[in-house]
Amino acid sequence: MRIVHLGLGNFFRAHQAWYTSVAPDAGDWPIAAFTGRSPLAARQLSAQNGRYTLLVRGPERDEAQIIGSVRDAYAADDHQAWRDHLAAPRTALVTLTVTEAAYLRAPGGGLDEDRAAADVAAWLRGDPVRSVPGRLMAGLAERRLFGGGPMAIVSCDNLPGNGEATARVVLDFTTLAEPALVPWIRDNVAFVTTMVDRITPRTTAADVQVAMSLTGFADAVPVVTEPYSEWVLDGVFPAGRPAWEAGGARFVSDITAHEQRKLLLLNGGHSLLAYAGSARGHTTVAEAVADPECRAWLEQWWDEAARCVPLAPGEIAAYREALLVRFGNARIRHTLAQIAADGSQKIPIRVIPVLRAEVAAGRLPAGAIRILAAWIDHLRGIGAPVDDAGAGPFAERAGNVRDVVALLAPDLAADDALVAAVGRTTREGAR
Ligand SMILES: NC(=O)c1ccc[n+]([C@@H]2O[C@H](COP(=O)([O-])OP(=O)(O)OC[C@H]3O[C@@H](n4cnc5c(N)ncnc54)[C@H](O)[C@@H]3O)[C@@H](O)[C@H]2O)c1
Ligand SMILES: O=P(O)(O)OC[C@@H](O)[C@@H](O)[C@H](O)[C@H](O)CO
Repeated sequence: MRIVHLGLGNFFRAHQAWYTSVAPDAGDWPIAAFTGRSPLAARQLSAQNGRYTLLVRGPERDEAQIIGSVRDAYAADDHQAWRDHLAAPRTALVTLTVTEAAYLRAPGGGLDEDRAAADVAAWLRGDPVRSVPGRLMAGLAERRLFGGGPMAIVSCDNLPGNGEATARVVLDFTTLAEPALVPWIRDNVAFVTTMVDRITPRTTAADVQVAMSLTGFADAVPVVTEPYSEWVLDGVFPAGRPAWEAGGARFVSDITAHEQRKLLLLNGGHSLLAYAGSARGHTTVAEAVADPECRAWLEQWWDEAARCVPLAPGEIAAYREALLVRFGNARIRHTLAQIAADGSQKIPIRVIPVLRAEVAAGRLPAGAIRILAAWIDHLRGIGAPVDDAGAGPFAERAGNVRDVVALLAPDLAADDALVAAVGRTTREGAR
């Protein structure tokens, strides 16, 4: 295989595997994909020889494509296959879609050593490692041992500076577990930063029927996605890459503006709807954005977030307009509960930077305050259920707004006007 993927979920199959499938040199770039945790997706995909249906769902109709770029699918606990693929000189790159939480990042951005401790201990005992930083290190150790040569690691998760973030946690983990490997990683592994964008919800039973009716192929695990797709990459590929440009991928030398545009406007907007929209009884993004109150909150947030995006006003306006169409696509059933997951990992990167910038400019930003207040309400049991392994410390303090702010952004906790505004915006404060 030339590409190894970790995190065999729906997004990978709608995005990176699709870009590879439409590249003119696709045949030279077969993919071996590993699940992140449960073996189910690997079993289901292997039963179909890796082939699956991509249902591209527009506002009026679905278009079905059969994707064949995934050659082999493996369960997360197939450690031998993982090491073998990483060690093989033919393997040129590893892509990742493992969710924000899987990077085990501490609030400052480095590895959270407490959360990584069990995995470091496992490695030192000679047992298999299970965390994402641990698995990447184990694979790279094997590659060094067998002379596999330089390669690229390409994060496709919604984290700012996801390449640097991956490098940091892998190197931190390696420093604790296998320090002699650190120089080899520095010299041989290129960490590529990417901005990825394609709204891809969970598949429903009805989607399985639609796929079958359009293709005649009894696919147990089709993927639904929207027509819009973007991939912007910044970094080098020492062992080559597919011609992803054919699908519209762009290679740039400064990705910051693209990342900020997408993370703050799209993902920040999603978080607003996930917490504030679910609290108003909505289930999907399309339902929430059709509610005039949610829509007004969204515009308010976008006005504030846009001030942190270093792009021309016309470009931002066009992206906002396109987002309204994308969010409003009622045929895409993107649930607010799915987006609400792991808020403890998302609020600090999607909302706090805007809040901080606005406060520094002497403003009390009502949109950012609304997201934070709605997230606190969510931790108090309002709206979408909490599905977040990192929520514990925040949930314990959810009764006191200042304590939550102190945990998220200690520099903002002494701002009485801000804390009072968040408090007033929570459901209890509004009574
Ligand atoms: N779905 C989208 O619209 C979309 C768009 C852009 C980016 N993304 C990124 O892709 C990620 C995955 O989205 P998806 O729709 O494929 O979700 P999914 O639930 O279909 O797949 C998630 C994958 O991540 C793995 N995973 C989850 N937690 C893990 C952990 N702690 N350690 C190791 N692996 C873990 C799972 O095993 C699975 O393979 C998102 O969190 C986001 O960062 C998603
Ligand atoms: O787990 P998340 O929040 O990073 O992703 C959930 C959605 O916000 C996300 O999947 C968007 O649909 C996506 O980022 C669009 O490109």
